[in-house]
Order: sequence, then structure tokens, then C-alpha cells
Amino acid sequence: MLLSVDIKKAGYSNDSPVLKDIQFSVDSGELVGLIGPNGAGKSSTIKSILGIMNNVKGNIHVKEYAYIPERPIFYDRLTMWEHIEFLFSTLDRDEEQFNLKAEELIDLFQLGDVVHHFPEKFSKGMQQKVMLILAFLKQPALYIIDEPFMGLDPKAIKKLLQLIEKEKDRGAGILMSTHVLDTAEKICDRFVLISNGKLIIQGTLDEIRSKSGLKQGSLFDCFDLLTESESYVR
Ligand SMILES: Nc1ncnc2c1ncn2[C@@H]1O[C@H](COP(=O)(O)OP(=O)(O)OP(=O)(O)O)[C@@H](O)[C@H]1O
Repeated sequence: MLLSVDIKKAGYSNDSPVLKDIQFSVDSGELVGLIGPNGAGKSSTIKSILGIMNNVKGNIHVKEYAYIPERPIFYDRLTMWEHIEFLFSTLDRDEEQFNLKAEELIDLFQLGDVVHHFPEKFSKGMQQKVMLILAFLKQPALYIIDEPFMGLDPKAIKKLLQLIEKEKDRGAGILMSTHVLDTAEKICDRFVLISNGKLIIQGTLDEIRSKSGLKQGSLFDCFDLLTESESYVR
């Protein structure tokens, strides 16, 4: 198991939890989609896993990971290549192979012309590509990816999906939060649906279809139905 989450309660302050009873796991070779409406608690779940949420009750076990945030963050005085060199200095890898892989990824995302520029000055999509390059260079056991599809152009998305497939074949696990349900439906092995800080349902698309009574439904149809009935319960 690369990630196991058992959150009893978590919140930004002690007295008002934003997450309650959230349990799921990610195994080797799996892509798990973390989905839910705005404000459902996806980012808070990810923050709890990263250990940056102060008030978490429960148990979270996580193997070595790379986190790809929705809003990229860089060292403002380092060029893109210096970020790559810095990453190398933290890993125990063969330099020649690492640099070859770096060049391959830079070419793949067509950032060769700006390799010695500061990512701070890049467009949002270019910044996201740099984050992806750094994460895929690290080759961790687990990837935690926060909404990768919003800033990337369609070609970059296709390349990202190919990289994800390769990493799954290597045995990596991936937890990915997203609102892009038609893409999620095609690529995720399982889904964890949260709403109002609670786990509504989890499983494969077929399991979610049968639990929601929509045998032919799309992920969006199931999501729509399940989050609607959730608000009736409240
Ligand atoms: N820094 C914060 N301080 C206090 N409350 C917060 C903070 N960030 C988020 N929240 C609250 O936690 C709840 C869950 O928000 P979260 O950001 O986890 O949702 P999300 O599912 O990631 O939403 P979105 O799809 O809009 O990104 C919301 O009620 C939100 O108001």
C-alpha cells in the first residue's frame, strides 16, 4: 500500500472540522481519482496527507511521494535548469541518466528554449509543465497531483496521460484530484467521491454505477445524482 488514509476529523481549527470519516487507499500501479464539488474537501484531504493540516485526527500512512500542486511554486532565484540540478542533488541517481531523462522531458513539453530562464516568469501552463518535469524526474513511489488539467493545453494533457501510464506500468501509484470528469472517467482505475467533507462513495466506475442505480450512467451522471441526494440528506 503506497497511501492509506483514515481521517476521523480534520480542519483548519480545532473546533470546526472540514473533513469527517474519510477512508481510502492507493496501491501500486493504480490511478485513483479524488473528485467532488467546489469546497468538498479535496485540497484539505491532500493537505492532510502532506502533513500541512494542523488539526488531523486519524491515521495517514504515505510512502515516498512527489506532489504536483495546482498552483506551481518555485525558488525565485533559480532557473528551470537550476531547479532540475537542485532536485538531482537531493537524489541518489546516476547523473548522466538523470540528465538524459531531464532532456527527454524538457523536449517532450517543448521547454528547450527556456531552460535557463526563471520559471517565476513563465505562463501558468509552462509553470505546470516544469512541476511535472520535476515530479517525473524524481520517479517516486506515489504521485499526488492536484487538478492537472486546467492550465495545460490539449497536447500537454495527452503527454501527461502517456507519462502517467508509463509510471503506472513501473508500479507507481497516483492520487489525482480533478473536476474534469470525462477525462477522469477514461483514465482512473478507481474514484473517491467526497462532498461536504465526507466520503460519499468509492470504487470503480462500474461499482459506482451499480451503487448509484445508473447502470449506463457516466461518471458525471453518478456524481450529479450522488451529490444531489447528499444535499437532501443535510
Ligand atoms: N485555509 C483555510 N482556512 C479555513 N478554511 C478553509 C481553508 N481552505 C479551505 N477551507 C474550507 O475547507 C472546506 C473544504 O475546502 P477545500 O479547499 O478542501 O475544497 P476543494 O474540494 O479542494 O474545493 P475546490 O474544488 O473548490 O478546490 C471549505 O469549506 C473551505 O471553506
